[in-house]
Amino acid sequence: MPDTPPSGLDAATAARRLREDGPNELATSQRRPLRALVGEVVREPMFLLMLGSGGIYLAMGDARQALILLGFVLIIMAVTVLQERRTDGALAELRELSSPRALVLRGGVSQRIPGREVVRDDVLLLAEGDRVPADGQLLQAHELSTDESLLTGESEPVPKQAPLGLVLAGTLVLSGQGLVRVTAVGAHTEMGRIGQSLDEVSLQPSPLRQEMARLTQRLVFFALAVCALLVGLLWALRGDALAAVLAGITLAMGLLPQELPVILIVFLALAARRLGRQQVLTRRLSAIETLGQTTVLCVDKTGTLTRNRMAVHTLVAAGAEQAVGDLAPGALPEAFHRLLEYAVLASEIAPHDPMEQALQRLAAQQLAGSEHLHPEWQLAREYELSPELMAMSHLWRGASPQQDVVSTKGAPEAVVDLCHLPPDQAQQVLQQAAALADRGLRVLGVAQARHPRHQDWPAQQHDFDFEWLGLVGLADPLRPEVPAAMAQCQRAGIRVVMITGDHPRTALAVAAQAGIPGGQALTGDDLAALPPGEWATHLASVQVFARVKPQQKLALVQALQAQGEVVAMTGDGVNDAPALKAAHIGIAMGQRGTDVAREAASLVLLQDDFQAIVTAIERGRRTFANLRQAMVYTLAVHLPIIGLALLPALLGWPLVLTPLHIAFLELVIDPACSLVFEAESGRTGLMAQPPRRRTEALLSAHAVRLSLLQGCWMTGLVLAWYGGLTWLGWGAATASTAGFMALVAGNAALILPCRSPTGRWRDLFQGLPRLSAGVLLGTLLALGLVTTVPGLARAFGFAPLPWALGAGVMFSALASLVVFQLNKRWLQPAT
Ligand SMILES: Nc1ncnc2c1ncn2[C@@H]1O[C@H](COP(=O)(O)OP(=O)(O)OP(=O)(O)O)[C@@H](O)[C@H]1O
Ligand SMILES: [Cu+]
Repeated sequence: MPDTPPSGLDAATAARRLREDGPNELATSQRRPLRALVGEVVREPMFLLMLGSGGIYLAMGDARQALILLGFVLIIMAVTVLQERRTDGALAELRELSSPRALVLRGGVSQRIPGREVVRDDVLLLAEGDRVPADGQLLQAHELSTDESLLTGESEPVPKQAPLGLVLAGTLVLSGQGLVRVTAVGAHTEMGRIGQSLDEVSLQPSPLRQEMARLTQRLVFFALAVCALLVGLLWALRGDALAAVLAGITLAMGLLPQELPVILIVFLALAARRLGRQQVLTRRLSAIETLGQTTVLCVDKTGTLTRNRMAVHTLVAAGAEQAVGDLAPGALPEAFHRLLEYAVLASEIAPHDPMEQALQRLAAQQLAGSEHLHPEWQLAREYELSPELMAMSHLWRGASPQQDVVSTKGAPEAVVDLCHLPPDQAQQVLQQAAALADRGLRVLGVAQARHPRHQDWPAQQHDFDFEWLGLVGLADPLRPEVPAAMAQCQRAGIRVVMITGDHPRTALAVAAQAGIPGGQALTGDDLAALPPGEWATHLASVQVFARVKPQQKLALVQALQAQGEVVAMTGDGVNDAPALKAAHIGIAMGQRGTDVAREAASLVLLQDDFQAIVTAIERGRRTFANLRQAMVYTLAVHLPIIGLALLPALLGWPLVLTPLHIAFLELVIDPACSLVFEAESGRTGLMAQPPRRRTEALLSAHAVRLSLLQGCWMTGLVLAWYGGLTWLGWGAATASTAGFMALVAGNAALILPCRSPTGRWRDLFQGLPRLSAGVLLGTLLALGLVTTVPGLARAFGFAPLPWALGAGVMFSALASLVVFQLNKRWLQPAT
């Protein structure tokens, strides 16, 4: 950008504006207000059932039962609302983090701030891939074009010129750069006026949610049918309609699977929050499910495996090579001056590209005070880099009145092509380039040309008469965490594939440093030449794809997906967005990535740390594993409730469970118990296994069998106490007290064996989260209260148990632990 830029607002003015005008955001609160939350909770069938049974109690003249039930309703509502607030809070936090940021000039310094802190008259720096944070007027523009489809529906790029050009909040910068003075923020922008907003965290249906929805639906039908049967049966057998309906409601409360969807969403939201603490932002909750299935991780090279901190390493001119790493300032031999001079001339004046910055740094160090720097020249024409011709040229005015100077740099093969070198010379140059690339250097070719001032500029770079100058090799250090993370991927059965626009030899050298099994690299041209049918064989064996054009990335991702792979892919540029969107899991780099890439991705790495990807995959596997344990638990504890509600009715025994008991079990104890699994740190071996298959259901056949087995044992135990004591003539109240105690204590005991799928005894207690220990003790305490505090006990219909009997019941329930664990051992899947 030619002119000296303005310096922007000073910090104090900006802070005052922010206070006075308010933040730059649209007033669409994404958080549901408390009232709406309560409203939703109250409309749930479970609460309607409870209110209905409260009404029946009142009709039967039992005000105490009705009141206690009401108390439960309130407690449960509070717990549910709190839980939902927590989920909402986690999601809101994510949205906050994922909202766009802005690069502003404040007091002459450019700094990145949250988009919501942009104020009127701020000076914004826009670059390719940015989401424009506010409306503004262009001060400078450089090849700038934007996508305004969000506002206008037209997806054609709109070219923008300074001065007077306007850019609008919410639009995307497709190319070029610009300097903008902000004219309107927040609700005053065009976008604010038409009430648009960018939906940040999406909750689209995912396979797990669908599986859960199907399961829930089936269980609801089943529950309703069984309940209707029970009501009919009891009415016919005993003739008491109210009691029959009450028993039906009780059973419905015990059967309705209302906690299943809640468990899923809470697990995912909390996993997203945990990932957030590890600097991984989740933009789509469903990504967390898919993460654990990842089989192929496609990574780009620069910035993901390497640090994108370029430094010129070697110069090659006229066949001679010069390492520049340790040169004293001004010590660069004369023979390389022109090469460096033209490399800088082929760069932007104030470059963003780390390669060009490195070239400028070296030039400032080596060429200062020489005749090779030309701050006074005018940049008259630019030819941009394109996937078809990976070279960029600048045409400069100022050297002489007759001629303009043209300078180009780009991929060596592209520049060789521009120079029309004779074959043997081209051969030699490309060999030199390959030798540099073998050391992991990124290699550029540099050339120069003259152009008569009074001739028209040619339309394409090929029409200049270029003269070859030499090669520049740039080093970009590997990220330190990469080799260890690669090793982890390998152990976890995840194939890592590098897809880069760089030279194949550079790509292979960097792959070797990173620990990606190299072998052979396939180039974009190779791919284009392959008949489509042959992609498959290569895709399965090649780990390094080089000189890949942006649109080929999408094709590669789709081809891998077609082979049944679950593909995670990293990216940062505008060009990467389609592939990021198409991949099962798109991962954008938060620091370096463009807004476009971040919006297309489902995960954003807030610190561009490669290890974080592996961490996220592990979190995905763990969440799935924990979710499965929670489901095994939840299904198991439903069985004894069903048994206890149905069998006495069928056998003509007095009914044991009332809505009050169910409320206590279903809505207080069991959900708390199933949520403790979320806090499990998971088995240590999770990352030493291959990824789980895509078809693997949350409730595998094995999980269902185990669940049923545990549930049957508990049902047997509970019915044994209840039936046995009844048979021995202990009286209904005593029998049902014993049965209920066995049930609750059994539920508590089942937590421990459900913590892990292994049958090892030490896994029962090892690493028990504090939360789980608390819930366990809390459950037993609550059981103690309802069985001993007289008022409560009476409402529950409990009679005080003789000491020895109570101890016997508790012991039998808690000792079921051993049975549960043995069940796991002999049901162990054959792996
Ligand atoms: N500023 C530039 N000037 C000249 N040539 C460039 C420039 N940037 C890139 N190139 C050339 O284009 C090639 C492809 O670059 P590009 O940035 O598209 O690769 P990429 O796909 O981003 O690579 P990576 O996977 O390493 O990030 C480079 O190897 C280089 O030869
Ligand atoms: Cu010189």
